[in-house]
Amino acid sequence: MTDPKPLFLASGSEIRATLLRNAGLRFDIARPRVDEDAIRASLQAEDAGPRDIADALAEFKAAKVSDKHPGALVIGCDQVLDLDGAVLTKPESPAAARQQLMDLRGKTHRLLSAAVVCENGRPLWRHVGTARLTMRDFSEDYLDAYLTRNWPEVGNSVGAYMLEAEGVRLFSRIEGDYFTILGLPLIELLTWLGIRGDIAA
Ligand SMILES: Nc1nc2c(ncn2[C@H]2C[C@H](O)[C@@H](COP(=O)(O)OP(=O)(O)OP(=O)(O)O)O2)c(=O)[nH]1
Repeated sequence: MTDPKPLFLASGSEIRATLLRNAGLRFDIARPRVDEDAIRASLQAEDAGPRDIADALAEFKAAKVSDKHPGALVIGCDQVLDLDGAVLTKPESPAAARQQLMDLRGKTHRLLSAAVVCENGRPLWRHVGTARLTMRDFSEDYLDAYLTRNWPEVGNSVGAYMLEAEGVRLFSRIEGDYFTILGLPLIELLTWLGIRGDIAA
């Protein structure tokens, strides 16, 4: 096997780095300087749906970092929460998280996790994983206690929950890939890297 190409994760997401590290991958982290809100707003102005928004943002982040690292493989990611067509983003305060979880309570929402791999600014691979999650009708007392115990950690998560932690208690049903929910279509990414020979398979 020829020397593997350098691998970068163009993300500031702790969970994405943890998932790749736990899978045994060696990579560097380069946070993209991308105005996600502006890009998301312009895409929504063109009636882009949640899937296209996640895919486009993931590509923006990967392309921006890969321009700076010629010859490297750069993974860009983005996750969008779709509640009946509305695109929700990471809550910026406990109050915002409380409101968001009240909006999600008793309903089914989708998480769309996009990953794009770029080399020299050009996309080589892309995947959008989708999961459907149904939240139970939890009490407001539980919700307040949940946020007291889990803020600010859950502020790093688009749905104000960490499925691998207490967030699992918010749900009555989950359909889809666990890693997609955490924020990275990991199995699809590892499969592609393995087929190419960038990682041992
Ligand atoms: N630990 C954990 N994190 C989650 C879960 N669900 C979603 N997330 C995180 C993954 C991502 O870090 C974040 C989704 O927001 P973004 O896709 O905008 O990524 P983020 O801003 O964190 O980083 P990036 O834009 O890639 O630099 O939510 C979960 O169940 N557990």
